[in-house]
Amino acid sequence: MNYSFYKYQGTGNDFVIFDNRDGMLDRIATGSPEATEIIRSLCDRRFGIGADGLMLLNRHPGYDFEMKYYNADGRESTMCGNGGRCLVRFAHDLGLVQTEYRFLAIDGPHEATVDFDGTVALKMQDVSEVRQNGNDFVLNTGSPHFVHFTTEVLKKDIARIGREIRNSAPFAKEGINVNFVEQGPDSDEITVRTYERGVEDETLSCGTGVTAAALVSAHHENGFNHVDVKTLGGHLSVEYEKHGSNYTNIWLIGPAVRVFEGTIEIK
Ligand SMILES: N[C@H](CCC[C@H](N)C(=O)O)C(=O)O
Repeated sequence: MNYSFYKYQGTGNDFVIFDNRDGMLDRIATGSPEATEIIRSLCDRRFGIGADGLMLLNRHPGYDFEMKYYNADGRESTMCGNGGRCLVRFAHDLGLVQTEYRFLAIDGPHEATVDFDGTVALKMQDVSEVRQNGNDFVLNTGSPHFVHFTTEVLKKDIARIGREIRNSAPFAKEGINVNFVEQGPDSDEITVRTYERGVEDETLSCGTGVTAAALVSAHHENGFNHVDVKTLGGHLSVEYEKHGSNYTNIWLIGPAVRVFEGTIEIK
C-alpha cells in the first residue's frame, strides 16, 4: 500500500513524518521486529527516504495531536525537541493554524507556537536533576544527555569520541546522547555538536541536546536566561527560568522547514 510522507528538517535534524490521524499506520507503531525494521528502512539514507528519525502525527483526545517518535534505528525513542518543532510546523502546514498548540509526547504534554516568520517555539519539560563531574554534566531534557565542555569543538572527531562515551560502562545499557559544547566569547552564546543515540552518529543538531547544553552553560543566573546556540545545522535559542537547581519555563526556539513530500509503498 502507498502512503504519503513528508520530509522536514529543524536546523539539519531531519525527519520522515506521516499523518496517521486515520490510524492507517498504527501497524508500524507496535514495536514488533517487523515494525522496527520498516521504520529503520524508511530512515535508511541509501535504501529508503533517509532521516535521523520518523514521526507519526496521531489523534489524541484532549490534545491537538499526539507525537510518536522513532530513532533511525527503528526503535521508539524518548523526546525529540527538533522533531517536536517540526511536527508542530507540519500540523500548521496541514491547515491546523493556531496561535498555540498543545500536544502529547512520550515525556508528557508540550505547548508550542509558530511565529509569522515560521519560527517554532517548543516548551520543554522542567529539569530538576543535573549531575556534574568537572566539565561534564548528565541531565534529562526529555531525552538523556551527557554534556562535555571543550575548546575548538569544530575540530573534534565527534563521531568517534561520542560513540566511545555512549558505549562506555555507565551508559552502554540505556545509551545516552553526547554533546560537545564550546562556550562562546559572550556567556550567552555556545556552539554544540551532538552524537545521537539511536542514530549512532553525529547529527547536525539535537534539540534536547541543545537544551541540555544551554541549561548548564556559563550563562545561568537565577531568573530568566536566553542562550544563543550555534549548531552545524543552524542557529537555535533556548530560554528558561533558573531557580537554584530547578529549571522551568524552558523553550527551544528555531526554524522548522518542509523539504519535500512524496509517496512510498509500505508492505
Ligand atoms: N536520539 C535521541 C532522541 C532524539 C533527540 C533529538 N533528535 C532531539 O532533537 O532532541 C535519543 O535517543 O534520546
